[in-house]
Parts: sequence; C-alpha cells; structure tokens
Amino acid sequence: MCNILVTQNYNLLLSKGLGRRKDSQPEETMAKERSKLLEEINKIFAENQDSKNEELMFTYRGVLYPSRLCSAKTFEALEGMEARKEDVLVATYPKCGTNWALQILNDILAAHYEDFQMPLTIPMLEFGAPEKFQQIKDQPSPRLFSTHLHYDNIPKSFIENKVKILVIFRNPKDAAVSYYHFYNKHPLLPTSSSWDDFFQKFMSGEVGWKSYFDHALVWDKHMDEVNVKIMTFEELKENLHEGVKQIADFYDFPLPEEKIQSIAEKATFQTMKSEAPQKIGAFAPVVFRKGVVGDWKTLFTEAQSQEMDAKFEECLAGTKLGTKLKYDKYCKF
Ligand SMILES: Nc1ncnc2c1ncn2[C@@H]1O[C@H](COP(=O)(O)OS(=O)(=O)O)[C@@H](OP(=O)(O)O)[C@H]1O
Repeated sequence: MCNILVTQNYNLLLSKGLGRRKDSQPEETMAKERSKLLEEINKIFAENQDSKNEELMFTYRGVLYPSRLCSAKTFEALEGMEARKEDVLVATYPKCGTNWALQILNDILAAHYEDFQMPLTIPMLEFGAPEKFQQIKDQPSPRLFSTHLHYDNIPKSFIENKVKILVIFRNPKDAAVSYYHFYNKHPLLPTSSSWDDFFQKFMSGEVGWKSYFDHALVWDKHMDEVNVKIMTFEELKENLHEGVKQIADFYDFPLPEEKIQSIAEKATFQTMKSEAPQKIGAFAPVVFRKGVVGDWKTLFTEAQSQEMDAKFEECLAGTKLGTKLKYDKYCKF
C-alpha cells in the first residue's frame, strides 16, 4: 500500500514534462498532459484524505521521509544519478522557500534559453519511482532540480561535477510553523495532534528530512564555496528584485533590469498563489498558505520561543549562516 503512489501515480506525474523543451511536443499535447496531470494531483489528494498516520512515514538511513513520495529503491537509484555541470539545483530544508526559488529559476532559465519550458511538476530529486532516472538521463540541459536532502545525502556527482546549488534558508520559527500547518493539511503527511506536539518533534528532529539545525550546520560549512549560494526567505521578502538579480548573476545568466522586474513580479506571493490552482490543483492552498515573515508569533508560547532561542544559540550563534539569518530581527517577540 505504502508505495502505490510512488510506483504508480507519482511516477506518472514525474514522467510528464520535467525539463521538456517547447519544441518537443505540440502545444495541444502539452495542454492535454497538463490537464491529465491536474486530474492526477487532485486524485492523489482525494484518495489520501483518510490515510493513517503510521502508514505515511518511513525511515531510511535514520531519516524520516514520506512513504508515498519517497522509497528506499528511489534513494538507491538516486545515489547513482549522474549530475551535469549545467544542472541547476535548489536545496532547502522543507518550508524554507523551495517553490519560490523554483519559480524564479524557471523564469530565469526561460529568459535565457528560448526553448526552456516550465516543468509541469515539482522536480524533487527524492520523489517518485526509481525508473524516473532513466527519463531524467534523457532530458536536455539545463535540468532544474530541487531537494530537501541533507547535504551529505545529495548525490555525490552534484558535488563532484560542481553543480551550482542555490540554498534557501528561513528563520527556524517560521519554518517550524509553516511545517506544522503543512503536516496537518497535506494528505500524504501525518496529522499532528497539536502544535505543542509538533514543536517538540521539530526541535528533536523527528520530522521529515530530520533536523533543521543539522541542515543549517552543514550548509554553514559550505557557505563560501563558489558553487554554493545561500539566500534567505526573509531577504527575498525584503527585496525580491535584488534577490532575482543575485540568483541570475550566480548562475551567470545576467538579465536586463526590465526582465528582472517582470520575473520578480511573477514571483510575488499573491501572483504565485493565484496561479497555483491551475498548476497544482488541490495542493495549491497546502503549499501557498500565508507567505509572510513572523507568523510564528501566532503559535509559539514564550517558553517555546526561549527553547528555540537556546537551541539557536547553541548551534548557530556566531556562525556565518547564523548571522545571515538575522535571528534577533526575525525571531524575537
Ligand atoms: N512567492 C512567495 N512569497 C512568499 N512566500 C512564499 C512564496 N511562495 C511560497 N511561499 C511560502 O513558502 C512556504 C512553502 O515553502 P516550500 O516551497 O519550501 O515548501 S515545500 O517544503 O517545498 O513544501 C509557505 O510558507 P507559509 O505560508 O508560511 O506556510 C509558502 O506560503
């Protein structure tokens, strides 16, 4: 039961359009595929509303993952994936801005390569059936991928082939609150009995993809590498135009000001949220919730806030990433 989606529906989703070029299929066929894809997404949503918590997660090498999206076989196949230097990878801890970065990168790539087409699905490396790697192998460059994997679990070839990795982090309090709502709204993730329960799990790393702090600590060590660019959700929120420019420059795709402006306009929360139902159907309100900084204040108690402050101090205070996260500005009552 647990792998039905991985081997059937999700494999079908992943076989559509990932990195396809405009000239590879006529527009009419693409439109049909798009509507079939929407049907599939909505079906996954409807069929899994009553799933039992204990069926929804599994552990692979000590890390929890959603069992209907990931499988041991896919992880094994992923290890052998051959990355190309021209690949584009977005690496994030869950809820830190994956979809946002993907939207921006899609538009940057589309501006640079006339024949680049928006992928029809989230190109998450660890999702889907192992057979997808054969299709990925046949895709033309540049291929756009995302992952929530810890740095140590990203396939070695991405590092060896010096693939440029855009890493987005978000302040841990907002990431925790966003993750909590995601757990409770996403039919393929367990429902949390309460915020207090989820908070303790988040703090101890008993959530999908493990601990936020482990991810942050390892990325801090790679922050100065030329192929790594770390940005924060908060800096994109503060100045999206500048964020788009920095991402385009990092990938050596310099763009004229008007283009940067139009990409930034398409990447606002309001625009992405309003376009999401056509792209991801029933999942739209699950992914695009509030899109703000500081929502943690609606759920954190004073004691929880202090517990997170102490953990941040212990793990990240004084590190480069810790400083970049501007904890005092975004995470204090
Ligand atoms: N354009 C834009 N502007 C501002 N905020 C945005 C944008 N796009 C997505 N979001 C918010 O990002 C949160 C989802 O993060 P991810 O995309 O990383 O989610 S996922 O882990 O891939 O499921 C989730 O945050 P919360 O609203 O706090 O839950 C989304 O609303």
